[in-house]
Amino acid sequence: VYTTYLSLPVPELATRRPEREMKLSPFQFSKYQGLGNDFVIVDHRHQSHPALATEHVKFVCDRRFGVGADGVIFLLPPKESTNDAQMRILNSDGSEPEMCGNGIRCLAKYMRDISSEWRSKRILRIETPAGVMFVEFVAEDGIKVDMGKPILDPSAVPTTLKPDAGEESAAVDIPIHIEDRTFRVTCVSMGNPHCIILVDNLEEIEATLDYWGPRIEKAKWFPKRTNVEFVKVVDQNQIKVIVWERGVGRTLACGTGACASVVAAKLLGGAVGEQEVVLPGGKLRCHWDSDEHVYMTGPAEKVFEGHFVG
Ligand SMILES: C[C@](N)(CCC[C@H](N)C(=O)O)C(=O)O
Repeated sequence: VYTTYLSLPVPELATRRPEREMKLSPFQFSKYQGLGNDFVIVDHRHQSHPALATEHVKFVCDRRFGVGADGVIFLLPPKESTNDAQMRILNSDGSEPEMCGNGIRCLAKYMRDISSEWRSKRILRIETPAGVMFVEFVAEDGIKVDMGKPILDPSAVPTTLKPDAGEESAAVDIPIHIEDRTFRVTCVSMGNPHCIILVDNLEEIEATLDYWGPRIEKAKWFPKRTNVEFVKVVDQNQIKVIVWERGVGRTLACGTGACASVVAAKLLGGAVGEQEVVLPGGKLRCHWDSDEHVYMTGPAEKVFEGHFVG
């Protein structure tokens, strides 16, 4: 994994201070990461909604002028008292996704780190815009998330791409043309949209991810933009994935993207049973089970605590 990471081009770092109008009030935060997909976590248990504006999120996530992160996660009180908490997440560009996989593992780990009540529970019920997610602590470094059922209806992903005649209910292996390239895409939502592209030459694509990633993310077929995953099927139980995330850019891992990639690999016939998903930042285990739910298991780690001075 480390060698792979070193082969990635250094991400574009800020060349100028991000603009912001409103003064940002100081706040405490904790920094967590899941396979190098990293988040600033803010405890808003006593507030009803995130208290950071879009421009503030960009500033906090900036890796030179701010804390540096792929996103900001807010711990909010649950709407239903039977649930433990509510999660809201903002991408580093300030946009709000419907769901996140590495992020919810990080939030669950944070919840157990700060509360003995939550530490005493084996399963946490966390509300997200994509529904209530069940997060189970299966081992010290293993957090298992029931990510729910994948959404394949193109209009719900959403995508304007139409299913092929033979596949009436999902956009599977559809050719799209961008500039001089044709990509065969499969569109899957895990609450957030993913465009999955199976390739043989992941190394070549990795070198051009910063070019094709944003062009696919913002392509006309994706009304809410899309996350982009290039996937190589290694064998029937392992896939390799590189990610261009909607609203973030190149990341070292994406949990929802790993789950969507497993669904696409199975629809295209290459994957059987539980999959080891190898990402630049590490490995996840994902299983599209017979109950139609996708289960993802992986780590989450605390990095540091801090006080943002604003
Ligand atoms: C947190 C995440 N990386 C996804 C974040 C959200 C993603 N950028 C999107 O806009 O859907 C994950 O699913 O692991």
